[in-house]
Amino acid sequence: KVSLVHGAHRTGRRTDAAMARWRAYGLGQFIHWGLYSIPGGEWDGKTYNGAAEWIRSWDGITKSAYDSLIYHFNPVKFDATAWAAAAQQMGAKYVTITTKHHDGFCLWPSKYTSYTVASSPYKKDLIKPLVDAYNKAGIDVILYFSIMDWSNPDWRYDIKTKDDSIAFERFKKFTRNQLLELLERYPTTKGLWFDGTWDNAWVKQAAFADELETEMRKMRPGLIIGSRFRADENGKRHFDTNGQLMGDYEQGWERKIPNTITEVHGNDWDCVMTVPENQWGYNAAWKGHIKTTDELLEMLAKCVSLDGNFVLNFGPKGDGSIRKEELSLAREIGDWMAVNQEAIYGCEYAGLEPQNWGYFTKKTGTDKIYMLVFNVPVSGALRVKLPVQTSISKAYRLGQPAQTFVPEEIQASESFIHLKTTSEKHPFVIVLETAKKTENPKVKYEKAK
Ligand SMILES: Cc1ccc([C@@H]2N[C@@H](C)[C@@H](O)[C@H]2O)cc1
Repeated sequence: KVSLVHGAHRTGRRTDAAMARWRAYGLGQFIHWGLYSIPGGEWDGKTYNGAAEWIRSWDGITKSAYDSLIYHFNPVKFDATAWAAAAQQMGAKYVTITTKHHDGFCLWPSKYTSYTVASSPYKKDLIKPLVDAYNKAGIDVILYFSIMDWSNPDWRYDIKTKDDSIAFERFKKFTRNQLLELLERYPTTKGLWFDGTWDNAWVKQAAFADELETEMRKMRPGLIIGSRFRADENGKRHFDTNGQLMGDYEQGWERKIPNTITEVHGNDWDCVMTVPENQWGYNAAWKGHIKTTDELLEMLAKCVSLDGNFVLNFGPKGDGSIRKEELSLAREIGDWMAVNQEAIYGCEYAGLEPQNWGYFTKKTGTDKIYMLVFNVPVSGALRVKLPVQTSISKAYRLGQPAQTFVPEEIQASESFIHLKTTSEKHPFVIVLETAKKTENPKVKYEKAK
């Protein structure tokens, strides 16, 4: 272990109530919305092949043409209540919303730059109505904030000259001002999801970022900040020089999911996921593999089975409407969650040997196990290996408690649950109520002669 001043300030998971609430979410919604939503990955009849929210970096559009999009941003179809209702029906327990993406356009009327919604035809704050509508729907809000800001002339990718460092000192002040402004304006928000923190200029700001994180946490007790915000004094990101997680949860699982519990190192984490292969902002083309509802449900189940939250991204259009494909995915996920949410909310890694038919989750603080079945074996027999001295007292279909199962015990702590049919067309859940086997009082071992 090397001594660090700006490494992780906590080892192990946070044990406070605010983090326990975050840990129990299971399912979240990500929203990427901004000027990039207007072109939607297309410009002058050409298609940008990168992620739509990165179109400003494409040589197919001039920087001034992109920046002038601010004068066309007028989301007249924006309806925060409708967005929140769709998220609530989907079963999202939190939403992460872009307040400012890499292009620097602010969805709130920031005092520290004119590159905000206040300078657009729309004029009004978009974040407050979103926070209010989502909170009213019982959904917590986390604010996405990109440190990298292409609109700010003081932004630097690296600090090479004296001028760079003078400019970047201004940029650091601007960044702190905006973050404190967000915390002041939106006091019910639960956390900050940082992005755009990989370039050298910011990575070199270990002391500044550490102090800023401490200041924000003091300003908002319980505030949740992930591992992507700051580097330690050796430039180590996500995990400090001693391998300790920076921040409150691991933010490394972007468009990917761990396969084993060892990969999560006992940390909290979230997986943020796109519906197309790699598009966060609205993408008109909507080409390539578009994930299906069952595919997304399996990702959700896998994340929760490995102690993570699954955060599904939506990219509203520039006019404030949500595309029909995303609305129908939300609806179908919500229909499944309406029946099976008990296996997702407040659940965690069950500590059982994974099986090919799907995923185990366990209700936190109980011995209630859920079998989330995605791959029905042709045998119809679902193998379950429980810890020794644990028995199954009840087994039934979640949502249809009359559909019970009598496990066939194959050997100690190993059973088959035999399905009644192998022709299920959609994922389903079986609940296992388990109990520790008590010592059988009758069987007393003979004292050694
Ligand atoms: C290489 C790369 C940089 C930034 C990203 C941003 N992180 C996601 C959460 C989106 O905001 C994407 O633009 C993705 C890939």
